[in-house]
Amino acid sequence: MSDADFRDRLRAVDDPALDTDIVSAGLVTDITVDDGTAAVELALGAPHAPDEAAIAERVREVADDAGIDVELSANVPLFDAAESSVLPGVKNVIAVASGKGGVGKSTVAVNLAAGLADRGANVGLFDADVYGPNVPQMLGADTDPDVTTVDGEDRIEPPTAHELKLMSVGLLIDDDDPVVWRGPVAQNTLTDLFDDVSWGSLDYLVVDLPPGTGDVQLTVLQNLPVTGTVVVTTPQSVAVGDTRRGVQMFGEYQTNVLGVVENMSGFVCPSCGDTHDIFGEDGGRTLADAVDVPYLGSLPLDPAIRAGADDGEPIVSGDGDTAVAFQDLAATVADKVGVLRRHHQQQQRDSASD
Ligand SMILES: Nc1ncnc2c1ncn2[C@@H]1O[C@H](COP(=O)(O)OP(=O)(O)OP(=O)(O)O)[C@@H](O)[C@H]1O
Repeated sequence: MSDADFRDRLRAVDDPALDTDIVSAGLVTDITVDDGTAAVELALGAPHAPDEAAIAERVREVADDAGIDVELSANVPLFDAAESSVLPGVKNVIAVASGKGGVGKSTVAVNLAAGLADRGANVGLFDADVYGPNVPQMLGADTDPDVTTVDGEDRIEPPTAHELKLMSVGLLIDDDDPVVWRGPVAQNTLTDLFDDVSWGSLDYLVVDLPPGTGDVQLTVLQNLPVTGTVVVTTPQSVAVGDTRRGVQMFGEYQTNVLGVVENMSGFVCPSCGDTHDIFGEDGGRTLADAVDVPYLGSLPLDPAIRAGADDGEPIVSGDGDTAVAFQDLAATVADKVGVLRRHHQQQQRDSASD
């Protein structure tokens, strides 16, 4: 079978999100059929995302039907050339943000990162919440990072906790030190940390931003190649109002918003079994609709989440409905990252053929 014949057969593989097949979308970037084996390179951006795993599986089925073996490889369609020069080994940077404090942003960041790692991805977690770096505690991590010297430059080796490479100013300061850095110091500290950590090769780097829309958040958006942002809100209307401002800020900095997740939705009462909407109903969905970004789902108000955080055990890695809600979030976020990357590839392809 010729390369062109096999490429034609791959038109039977639909992209679940792009409303077309993978060949028409420009996702088959290289194909060589030789001696009963097809080497196929696909423009896929989100390792271990359900949709992209399904695409790869369909390609294997088509090869099987054609009676040939297939070797698949993936290359990430980059948004721009600059993306590969900052954090070159990191495929995707996902920022987790909230318009106001205390809505569960760090909880979402930790469980999103652990959920992606549980799916098999290589994941790093960067706690950029310089004013309240509580991520290490949520993962039970208190190992000081090692510093190695490479070509005369100090490199910080991030410790590993729950299969995640972790970095936080919380690992670099004493527990009793109040973090009282003013804006410029906080920004410089962060910028230095970005540059000095050796993340190695990662599928996803999850960044826990400080709450709100201040200078530190802007520093991250301006200095890191953020693939997209997950915005956390509670159903309460004031949180929704603050979040709307956050979403607007990302728009101004041309940062993609992957979607809004609603945390602390209905409380399932352990004694009566009823669900109580303590913070109101449907705030997250209303917000997502109002600012025209995807709704990523809701996470229940469950005391086990706080207990897991206190014990350094992310709830996503356990069993039960709440764990499944976080597992679903990780899968949905990975799929949204994949859609952004593949959609970009499709646009490149369309503009090249104009
Ligand atoms: N869905 C939930 N159910 C129960 N407890 C939760 C839930 N989400 C978060 N919490 C608890 O609420 C507290 C605040 O959560 P977290 O630190 O994640 O919020 P945050 O938005 O990151 O806060 P900050 O503004 O301080 O950065 C923690 O004790 C956490 O365990």
